[in-house]
Amino acid sequence: MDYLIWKLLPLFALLVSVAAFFFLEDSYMVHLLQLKRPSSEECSFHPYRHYWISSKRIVTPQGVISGSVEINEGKIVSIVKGDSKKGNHMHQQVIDYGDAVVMPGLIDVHVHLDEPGRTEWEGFYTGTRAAAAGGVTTVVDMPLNNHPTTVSKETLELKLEATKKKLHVDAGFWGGLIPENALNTSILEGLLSAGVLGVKSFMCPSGIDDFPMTTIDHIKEGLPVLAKHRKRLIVHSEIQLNSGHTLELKDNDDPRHYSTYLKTRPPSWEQAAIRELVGVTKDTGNGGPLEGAHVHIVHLSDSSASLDMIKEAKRRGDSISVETCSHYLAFSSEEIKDGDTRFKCSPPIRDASNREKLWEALLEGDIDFLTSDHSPTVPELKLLDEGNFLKAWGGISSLQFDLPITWSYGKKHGVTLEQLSLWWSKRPAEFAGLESKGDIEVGKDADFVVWQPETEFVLDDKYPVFIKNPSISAYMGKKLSGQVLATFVRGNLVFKNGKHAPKACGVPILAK
Ligand SMILES: NC(=O)N[C@H]1NC(=O)NC1=O
Ligand SMILES: [Zn+2]
Ligand SMILES: [Zn+2]
Repeated sequence: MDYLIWKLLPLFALLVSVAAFFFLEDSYMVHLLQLKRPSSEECSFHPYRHYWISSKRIVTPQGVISGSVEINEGKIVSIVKGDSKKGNHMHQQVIDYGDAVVMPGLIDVHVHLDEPGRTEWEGFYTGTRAAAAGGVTTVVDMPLNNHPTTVSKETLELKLEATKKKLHVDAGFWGGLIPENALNTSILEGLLSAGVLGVKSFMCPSGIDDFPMTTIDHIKEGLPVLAKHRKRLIVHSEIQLNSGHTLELKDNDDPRHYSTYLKTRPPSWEQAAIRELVGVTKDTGNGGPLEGAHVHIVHLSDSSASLDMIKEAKRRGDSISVETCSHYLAFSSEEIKDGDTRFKCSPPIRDASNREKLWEALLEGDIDFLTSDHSPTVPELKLLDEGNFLKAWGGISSLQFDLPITWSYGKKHGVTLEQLSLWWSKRPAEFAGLESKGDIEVGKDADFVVWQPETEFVLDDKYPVFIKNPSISAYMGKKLSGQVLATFVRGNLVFKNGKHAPKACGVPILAK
């Protein structure tokens, strides 16, 4: 017996060393790779380019799983359910988030970052830091309220220049459709070819002098060009049905009452615009003369006839979509206090029964996705002291809170993690043509938000808010649940435990 053991010993030794070689070589190779390609420490709090994230709640297109996501060079390269062997043996490079939720980063395709020209209102630096702190990994910036507005190739170039070294998350850009470029195809073609994801127009005054409104006739001029380039038109859909609010008001209507403002911007304004738009989108269906064009209604507030017209247009096959914003789902007109102009926006926040119908439409799939319409200004223009709803700047400031708002107010509607990720990531990515984003799926960008849905917090003075002028946000003072722990943009851990990575490594996204 003893003799046999002695004889087999060299064989055992050989087997053990072969196994050890493969095991060590594997980790050694990976280590070498990582030493060769460390993540810039300035861009990311995690020093590796090849690593795993594991959690008991990872939101994938196949549902919520417990497992690990493998990331290499900013991309998702594998997703494994359960306790993966790979994950264990690579334990040094695994970030284990326990039961915190790992979801695709949010994609907010409707934000006004106001640069160049109005950095006292917001700006790329503060705006994208707020986004990162809120788990928003991509923003798409509006062509106004920056100055000059983004309505030509040249003004897009100014905007791109202004983003340099300031983007903490990735950013795409909408151009503007205004009468001047709608009636001059070469300016519009130049803007589209320069890389905007689509164009936006206003059917009522925008509040910004160098962004004039378009009528349906301007829109009809622009749509064939957009169809040719397969770019989307997104529309602020309100038509002013009187010559300004004074006609609607009586002497004793108090401008500090929210109800006074509400009277000046009735649902019929939204309905009038959408009626005209669906008159045009009928040609966008398969085989229609405007096939290739697409019309998107931004920030729908009216859940009655406006929504019915959009549903009908979708039913008959028009290329049309619609978003609503977090504030229309969170608030109702009844609760807005006299003089609290933080809540002023257009179209206005309507009553609670309208809000409940918006939730229903979202849950039914009639509303395609969500955005913030983050549209800040300086406190002086919100007229917080005077409290005059008719004169104050219209716009809600909320970018950092997209996720906790929709989660907190959605809980009573039974909103799931999968739905949140559909409304905030998958559908906005598809809509904006961001093919590499929107899902936790092999081949996509490693853009994640890691958050704890159960953690509650109050947005008080001590809470770290990164938007430029927090005092004008309608959410200050609110109790929300859903705390963002970490944010990854293309594999870079850009935000962790309340702090941002030092360097701004987001990139501008230009359409081909
Ligand atoms: N110009 C601008 O940002 N306007 C936005 N604000 C708002 O409340 N609705 C809008 O369209
Ligand atoms: Zn608008
Ligand atoms: Zn807007």
